[in-house]
Amino acid sequence: MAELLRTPLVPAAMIRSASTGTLEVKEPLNFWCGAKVKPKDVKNAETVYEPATGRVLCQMVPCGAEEVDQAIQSAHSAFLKWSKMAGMERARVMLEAARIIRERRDDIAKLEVINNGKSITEARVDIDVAWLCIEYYAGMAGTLAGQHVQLPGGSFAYTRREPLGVCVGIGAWNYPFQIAAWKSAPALACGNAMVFKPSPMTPVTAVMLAEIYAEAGVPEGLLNVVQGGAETGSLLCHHPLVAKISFTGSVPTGKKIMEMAAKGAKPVTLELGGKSPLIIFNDSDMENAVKGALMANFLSQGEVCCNGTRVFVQRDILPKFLEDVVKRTKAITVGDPLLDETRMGALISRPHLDRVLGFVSQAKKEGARVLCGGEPLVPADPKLQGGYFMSPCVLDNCNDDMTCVKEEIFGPVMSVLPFDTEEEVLQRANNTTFGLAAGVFTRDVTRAHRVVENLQAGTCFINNYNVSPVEVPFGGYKMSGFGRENGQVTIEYYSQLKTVVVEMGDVDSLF
Ligand SMILES: NC(=O)c1ccc[n+]([C@@H]2O[C@H](COP(=O)([O-])OP(=O)(O)OC[C@H]3O[C@@H](n4cnc5c(N)ncnc54)[C@H](O)[C@@H]3O)[C@@H](O)[C@H]2O)c1
Ligand SMILES: C[N+](C)(C)CCCC=O
Repeated sequence: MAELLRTPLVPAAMIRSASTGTLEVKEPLNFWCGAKVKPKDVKNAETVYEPATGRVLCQMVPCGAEEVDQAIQSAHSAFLKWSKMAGMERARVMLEAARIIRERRDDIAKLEVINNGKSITEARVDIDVAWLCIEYYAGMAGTLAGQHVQLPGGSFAYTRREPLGVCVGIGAWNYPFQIAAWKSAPALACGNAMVFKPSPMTPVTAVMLAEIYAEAGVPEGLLNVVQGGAETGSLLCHHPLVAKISFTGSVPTGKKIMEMAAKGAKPVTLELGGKSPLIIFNDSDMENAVKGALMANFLSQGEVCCNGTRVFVQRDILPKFLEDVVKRTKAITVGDPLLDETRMGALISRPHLDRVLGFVSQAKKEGARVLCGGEPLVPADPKLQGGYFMSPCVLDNCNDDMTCVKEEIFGPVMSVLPFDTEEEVLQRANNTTFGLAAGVFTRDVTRAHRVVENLQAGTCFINNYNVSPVEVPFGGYKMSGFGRENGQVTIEYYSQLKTVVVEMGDVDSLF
């Protein structure tokens, strides 16, 4: 059995005294049986970098088959205890976890920034959303109930909502802590256990979440973290004790997950990528529309699945819209993500930065005009010179056939497209294989609802964008995935319904 370590991953004092470019995480990043576990094969270690500086943050050692099995067995033992507890008891423990997260919000946010590169202002919101999500599903844990159905002759049937067992969560790197919370909270509320695999680029804060659940009093092994990339993920998906897979990531990986799940007939939730449209009509409140377009494009350096990166603007207001949007984009402070005044931090990695800049170069070649940004950015602060920064970019003169308009860029690049009529814009907005989100700005309330009715997207925003309270379901249409996270409906994705038929008379046998 591997060595278990019960000291905190990063002591609070160390986090509080850290600044950009100073922290190194040396503790093991695996977590099962209620403790951190030393990795087996350190020779396979992959270096994880701090995006704002390019410095080494830690080593991520992928888990192999034996370690994945240990984590799943540990989750299964915890499931047997947790699933027998009353929903109200589970709620109490989850509320304690939410309380601890709230109390440590600033520390967790700081580590998230150091690992992911986003601004501290945004990271604090992400951590708030995480504890709110756990609190929300804790509230639901005690309400899980079935139906009573009357049948002839006094007989009846009832349904029971039961957990699935060990669920696997696989996360992307853009919202590391929040994704782990969005998956674990409904899973645990329903009585399941979870083994979570974060992205190999952001291995750190999910371990803090596991530590917090353990401290709150869940049975040892209820939320486990295994580290690794595709190979480890594939071991998790194929493991026979795994009852469900919830995946957040790209469409190509999502398809592979579905294939693996199909082999074991396991249910999957897929939260995949997008290329969402934002439609701005000429009767919109211009200031709100411009603010909405910025919120739709530049949160988390543009590394957001549901971003509204195809901004359709009605032709007669295009000049004014462009003037205002460019002015506000140029005013975005890009730099040290741990400073309160910073509004945009660093992209996740050097290759990803190069890829995003490549999309801008390609857009120029295809005829788009760069109105601002789209350049690598080297902040004046010497410690940030190796960081992965770029200036937020607005592209004009775009058309629907350009690469920047068709493909998910996952960076701070907004493509602006003129349109003339509602019918035309709806057809163009829906002309994509993605369907994660969409937005519309207009003062005409009937048009707003008519437009969203016709948009092929799982989440639609009217007169705002990227607002995602935990009480409302989030998820995609078309290739952006299926299943939902958040909201009441997610209970259905983490539980199964048992029907019990009760005979009160004699058996009416045909034989
Ligand atoms: N819809 C949503 O809620 C949502 C949220 C965040 C990100 N995303 C999407 O995620 C993508 C960016 O994230 P990414 O680059 O981490 O995505 P990715 O698909 O490369 O990786 C996602 C996760 O899958 C794992 N993985 C990769 N190959 C695997 C395999 N064969 N088997 C099992 N696991 C495997 C990775 O290690 C990682 O943990 C974007 O497309 C973005 O739109 C979607
Ligand atoms: C919280 N947001 C901004 C809606 C993002 C959800 C997760 C997508 O990447």
